[in-house]
Amino acid sequence: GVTDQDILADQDTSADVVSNGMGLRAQRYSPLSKVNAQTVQDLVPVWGFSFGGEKQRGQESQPMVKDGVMYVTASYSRVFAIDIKTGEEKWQYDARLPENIMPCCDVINRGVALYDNLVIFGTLDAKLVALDKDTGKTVWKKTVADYKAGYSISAAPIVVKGKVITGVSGGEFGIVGKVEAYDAKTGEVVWSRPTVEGHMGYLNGKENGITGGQANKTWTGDLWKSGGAATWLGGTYDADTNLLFFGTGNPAPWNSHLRPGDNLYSSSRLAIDPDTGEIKWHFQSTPHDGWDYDGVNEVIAFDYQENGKTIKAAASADRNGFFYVLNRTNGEFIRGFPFVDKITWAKGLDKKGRPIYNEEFRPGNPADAKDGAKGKTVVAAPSFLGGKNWMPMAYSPDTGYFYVPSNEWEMDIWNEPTAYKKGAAYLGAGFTIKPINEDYIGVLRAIDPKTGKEVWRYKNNAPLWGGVMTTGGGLVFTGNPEGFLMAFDAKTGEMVYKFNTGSGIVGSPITWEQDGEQYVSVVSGWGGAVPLWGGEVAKRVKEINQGGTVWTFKLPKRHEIAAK
Ligand SMILES: O=C(O)c1cc(C(=O)O)c2c(n1)C(=O)C(=O)c1cc(C(=O)O)[nH]c1-2
Ligand SMILES: [Ca+2]
Repeated sequence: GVTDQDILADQDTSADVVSNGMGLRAQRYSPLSKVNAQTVQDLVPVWGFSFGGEKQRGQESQPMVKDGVMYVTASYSRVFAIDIKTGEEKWQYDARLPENIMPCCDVINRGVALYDNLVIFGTLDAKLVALDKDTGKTVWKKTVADYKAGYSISAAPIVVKGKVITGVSGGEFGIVGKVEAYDAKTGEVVWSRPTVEGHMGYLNGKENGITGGQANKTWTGDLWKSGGAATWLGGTYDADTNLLFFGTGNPAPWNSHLRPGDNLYSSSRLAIDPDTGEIKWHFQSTPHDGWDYDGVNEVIAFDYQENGKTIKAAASADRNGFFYVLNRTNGEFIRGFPFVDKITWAKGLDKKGRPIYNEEFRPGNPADAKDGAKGKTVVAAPSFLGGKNWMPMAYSPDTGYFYVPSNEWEMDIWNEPTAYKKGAAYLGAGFTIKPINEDYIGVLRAIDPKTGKEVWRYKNNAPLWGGVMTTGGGLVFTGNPEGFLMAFDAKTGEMVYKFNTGSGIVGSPITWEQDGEQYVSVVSGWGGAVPLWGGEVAKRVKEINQGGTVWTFKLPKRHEIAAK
């Protein structure tokens, strides 16, 4: 079984992959180097595994590997266990979802957590399920939130010191975001930390007296009761500071004129004590968000040297188009810079990292319109699908660069009146996303977090929507909606490998070593938010075929022989 020690060591070991992010800091870096710029051209698939049936869409999972078995989730809250050597199925689990689930952005799941003999994941009806790793049978199952109120779970949980830590989705339905810890062995809830100011936290079954701020201080009227701030991308953990880092999504509703104030803790980064659920610091990237710039983006701990000192930093590339470097011990802003070519809604960031708004790019107040029905439409960039959305970036300690999957697009956006109703969409906004350039939307960028400089870029026709991984072999891997698993030289950005998987890639690649051979896996199966919400962009990618396949690659044996 998987131990706490295995999970903490995951970032430095390469025999297995036992955490989402390939290490709890989620650097998505592997020291493995047998696959490198010289050998990668020979990388060949050893097996493909189909998720089968009609559920061929939206495969955003990162597989996990332990003792020769892969554990991977598929769309519609399914889990598969697969033999690494042969690609044969060991078991599968299907959560059999109710009819009326309400995921905002496709029927996706981003992966499992492993602990002891358990395979743990969150479902689209907002449950946590722990399965026996050998049989796939349910060991425990807990309701995290009420799916009828619009809650769901799309993120992979993480396990920290024996606790399963999960977030929730539902910001488009006026839920109240939260982070929760469950005892991994029993499924009992340990603590609960709501992410909207004013809501009470719980520890060991009792109110812990911590409201995470005063109700209504940064909200108006009763809006804090349905304030969103979903923790829908899950979190990361830094053992060095003993902090969980969670991003929070958009405040609800999108129409910002209904909720004057900063609306804490929406569109923020939170540092949370893993033992109690207490918020240790927060950094709000988009106060009073009016564009659905959910600030859920992953927070990646990394160290760098400056003037002979080690800086304990954390980086995050936000939906809003800015890249942030924070002091991870206290949340202080170190620096921030745009990582996309076009940002209209803000002129820049002030000394504390707060945006300097361009108010003319905030959608107009419907109350100012003659009929009170539709406020002034603005063209804002980036679009609400973000300079970067959920797809995780990677950090290489070898180059010191972040590899950021990003997109260049803008949107028409306008506001409308709306009122909260349980289980109904709660936006008060309409929109159309549009490409900015004729020939590309996606841009994979190598970014130097010390200078803000873009070192290289790769332009992709369709929006990039898959995770990134980097390796000690000096490579950067990612996939595109056109179906290719691609590898780039981490220093120069030269594309050194591509292989078409037959459907769009919106999953996150992994690599590991077994019996002296380096393997690479990625899930293929187009979906997620782009085809559903993408407006003009969705039209551009409408020919892409659906799918649901895990591909696993390695170098042919003759490489071993040649090396000897
Ligand atoms: O506010 C939320 O609760 C929430 C949840 C999710 C989700 O769970 O996937 C997405 C979003 N928002 C969102 O705004 C968004 O653009 C988005 C894209 C995707 C995706 O997987 O392609 N999910 C989500
Ligand atoms: Ca959202």
